[in-house]
Amino acid sequence: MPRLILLRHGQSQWNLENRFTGWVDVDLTAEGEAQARRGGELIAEAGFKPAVMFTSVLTRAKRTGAIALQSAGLKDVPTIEDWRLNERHYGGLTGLDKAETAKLHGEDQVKVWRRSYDVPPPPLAPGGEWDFTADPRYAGQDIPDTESLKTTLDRVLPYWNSAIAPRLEAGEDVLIAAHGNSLRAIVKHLFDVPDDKIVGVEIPTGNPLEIDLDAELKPVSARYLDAGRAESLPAIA
Ligand SMILES: O=C(O)[C@H](O)COP(=O)(O)O
Repeated sequence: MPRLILLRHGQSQWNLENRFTGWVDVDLTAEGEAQARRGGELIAEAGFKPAVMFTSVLTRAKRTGAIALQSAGLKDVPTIEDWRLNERHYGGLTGLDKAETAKLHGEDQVKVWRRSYDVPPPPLAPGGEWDFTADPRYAGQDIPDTESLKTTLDRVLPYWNSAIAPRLEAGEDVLIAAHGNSLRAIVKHLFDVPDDKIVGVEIPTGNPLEIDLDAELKPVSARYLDAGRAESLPAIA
C-alpha cells in the first residue's frame, strides 16, 4: 500500500509578518527551520522512507524538504522541483498585510479570497515588484496573474497525474514538500472534498500529513504525525 506524506513548509518570514505571499520567494524563519527538522524526526519515527521527494521552485518548500530529509537521515532521497507545486498565486494581494487588508475590505471578503474554492483575488497589475513573468523559473510557461484554489488545482492536477501518481501506482512511497494551498488542492482531489467544504481545510506548517492509499490512490487512513499541532482532516469516503 503506497504511503504519501504531504509537508507544508515551515514558518516563513512572511507567515511571521502576516503578509500575503503566494509566489514571492521568502525564506524560512529560525522557527520554520526548527519545524522542518522536527518534521523530519517524525518522518523517521514513522519509518517512512520515500523513493522521491517532489517540491516547488520556491525556497521555503525546497529548504523545508531538504532539512526534513536531512534530519530524517534520508538526505540521498532524489528531489524533483516543479512550479506547478508552487503556492497559489495571490494576485493583487501579494505583499499586503493580511490584517490591514481585512480592515480595508472586511474579514468576510478576505476569508473568501483566502479559503473559498473558486473566487480568485484581484489580478496582479503587470510590471510591478511582484510580476514574475521575467523570472527564468517560469520561462516559456503561461503563468497566472492570480489564482483561486480551483485554478491552483487546475495546474497541480495534471502534474499529480503525470509525475506523482505513477510513482505511487508503482508502489513507491512519496514525500511532497509544498505549500498550504497547493497541498489543499491535492487534499481536495484525494479526499474528494466538496467545493463548499474545502473552506474548512487548513494545513499547518511543518507538520507531516501521512496518507495511506489503496491501489486506486484513494485514502485508506490519514493522520498528522505531530498530533499536538494537527488540524481536522476531511472524511474518508
Ligand atoms: O501565500 C501565503 O500568504 C501563505 O503561504 C498562505 O496563505 P493563506 O493562509 O492565506 O492561504
